[in-house]
Amino acid sequence: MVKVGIYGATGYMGAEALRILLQHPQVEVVWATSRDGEEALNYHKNFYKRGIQFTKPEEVSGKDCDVVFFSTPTGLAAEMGSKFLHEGSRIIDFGADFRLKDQATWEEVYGRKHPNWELAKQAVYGINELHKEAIVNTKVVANPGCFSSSAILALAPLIKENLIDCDKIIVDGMSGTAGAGVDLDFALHHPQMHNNILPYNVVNHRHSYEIEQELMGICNEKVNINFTSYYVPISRGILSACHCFPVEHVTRQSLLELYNEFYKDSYFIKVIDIPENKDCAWNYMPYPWVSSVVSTNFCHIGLSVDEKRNRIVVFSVLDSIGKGGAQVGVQNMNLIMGLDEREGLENYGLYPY
Ligand SMILES: NC(=O)C1=CN([C@@H]2O[C@H](COP(=O)(O)OP(=O)(O)OC[C@H]3O[C@@H](n4cnc5c(N)ncnc54)[C@H](OP(=O)(O)O)[C@@H]3O)[C@@H](O)[C@H]2O)C=CC1
Ligand SMILES: CC(=O)N[C@@H](CCC(=O)OP(=O)(O)O)C(=O)O
Repeated sequence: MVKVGIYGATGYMGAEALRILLQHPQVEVVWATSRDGEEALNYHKNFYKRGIQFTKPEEVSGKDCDVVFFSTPTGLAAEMGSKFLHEGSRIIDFGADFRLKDQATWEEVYGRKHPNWELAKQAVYGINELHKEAIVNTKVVANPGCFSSSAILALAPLIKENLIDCDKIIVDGMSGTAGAGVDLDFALHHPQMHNNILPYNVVNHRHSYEIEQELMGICNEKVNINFTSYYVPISRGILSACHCFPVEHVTRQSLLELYNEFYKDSYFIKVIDIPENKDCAWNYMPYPWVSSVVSTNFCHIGLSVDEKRNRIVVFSVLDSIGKGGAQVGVQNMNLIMGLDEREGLENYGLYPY
């Protein structure tokens, strides 16, 4: 059995990691922390009468674990990670401590000095569709941001084949409010948000840097991501609409073939290749729906091409705390521990959601 600890289990990502790992056939959850050391049901009603007790952070050790998940605000994994590594565990950080490869950029984006850059240098960026081999061999995984996963997976095949103008890529990321974590913010209060759509962090979102870094790693040239984020009145889930401009003639069919080939070994990526029906006024079936991936580790990708105006639009949907968060962390754990990457993650989405 793989022994795991979850550092920061009272939040949304911690709760999701706990839910998935408690059902994982090859995993024993050795500890999960909250600073008050209370019973889990005080936070998560889905664990009612399951006898799950949180442990205080100062009482846990990496000696008991093969893997420790950090499900804490950015900064803590960098401060605490070395302790767990020295005690013999690997670490997977759900936060942003280890995602960027350049220290000066990290410090500019996060507005503080990095607590442990030596540790950050050991980390592999946890998009397993791009970095599987490196993940298998690392002790430190930087789990990607939720918008980043969605945009990188949507754009990687086009970038790899040099099919688009890398200077002009527009990504609109629409997210449910669980992406903001458990703490309440004025804009996320139910009366503000339940019947609303609102843009936030409209330029220079911190995920732009991760997306650019990873896409530049594929094509070795400058990539500009013009990213804008929106809250939409759902709980879990993200839809990224990525608009790009082809540098040679492409068709929807040629791109679907490219995407199917690119992701042929990636079980959790499903390319929606349903034919478009030009006679249908409401032609929505050929494109991915957020509801299909909520609660899962799947990412669905679909696309269309406006051949008249020379535009490609790629849609990618995932659950911000599933494939965009805790579940992809479990997929990375499976890889590190030599398990089948699908183990514990095979659930279908909800229908209806
Ligand atoms: N929500 C999402 O969709 C995504 C989130 N992420 C990232 O994952 C991480 C967790 O996110 P999320 O669950 O949403 O956040 P939440 O705010 O919901 O939860 C934060 C957790 O961190 C714990 N914590 C906070 N400060 C400390 C501390 N000083 N010492 C120990 N524990 C502490 C809290 O525990 P306590 O009860 O003890 O306060 C709580 O369990 C963040 O870095 C976030 O940016 C990444 C991808 C997607
Ligand atoms: C909907 C929402 O608020 N999303 C968060 C990103 C969630 C995430 O991935 O956060 P980290 O990069 O901090 O890990 C945001 O836009 O800031």
